[in-house]
Amino acid sequence: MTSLLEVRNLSRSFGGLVAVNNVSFALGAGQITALIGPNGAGKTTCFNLVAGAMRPTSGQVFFEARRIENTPPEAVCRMGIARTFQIVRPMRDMSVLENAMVGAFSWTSSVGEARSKAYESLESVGLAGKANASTDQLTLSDRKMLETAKALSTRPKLLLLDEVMAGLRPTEAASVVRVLRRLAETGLTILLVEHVMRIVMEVASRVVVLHHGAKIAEGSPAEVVADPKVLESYLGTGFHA
Ligand SMILES: Nc1ncnc2c1ncn2[C@@H]1O[C@H](COP(=O)(O)OP(=O)(O)OP(=O)(O)O)[C@@H](O)[C@H]1O
Repeated sequence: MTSLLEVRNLSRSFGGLVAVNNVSFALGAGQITALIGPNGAGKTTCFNLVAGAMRPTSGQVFFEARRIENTPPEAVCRMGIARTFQIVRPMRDMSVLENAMVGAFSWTSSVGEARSKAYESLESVGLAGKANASTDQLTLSDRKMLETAKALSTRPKLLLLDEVMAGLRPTEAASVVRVLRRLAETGLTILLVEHVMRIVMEVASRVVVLHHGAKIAEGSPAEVVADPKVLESYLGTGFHA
């Protein structure tokens, strides 16, 4: 398997706290991988390190075999890594389409090109019908999909999704799962942080489990939920897949 992204022995400390501790994993192109673990396990810090928002204390991040751990976030974005944030904040004085266009300005200064890419991104997340709506009219699920569309407008090869399904109703989450599957089928690689194990099992082909900053397990969803370390530290011994 050729890896699109590889993190090698990645660590990040905040004072005396080791938030990410010697973590290594690799993502194959077109795969959906879930990064899971209890609150404070280091998942968002991992995202920040991959996206260039934070520098590691030690370790390396390779994207398409190039070292990127000291690359600024704008340059990481131009290379093909886009992310969404846990808290979604669309720009309220702009339409849904205009919000989605923002991502495209990372690679073009043409308004026409940005608009056309933004439409395509909105279509792929099921929001094209609301392109001219105001963001105030959007549900939480729509706002999360708009955040995803904005990230897609940057033309990423790797999409980092931070809790994109948190707070959604089961039907909304199921529709997001379908969107993510379709995106992966087009060749997009996805790394997502997700707490609901049922969704992880449905959408991800690989799972990386963090606990106190360290990787404690990695494998298929079925392997991971059967791992005693994962049951003990995260899922609880009463968990049944
Ligand atoms: N900028 C920071 N300064 C100091 N400590 C931080 C900083 N960012 C994260 N931490 C700490 O690092 C640890 C890992 O945090 P992180 O947000 O990466 O965990 P997480 O797995 O994403 O948690 P959650 O599921 O709650 O979002 C936590 O103890 C957190 O308090």
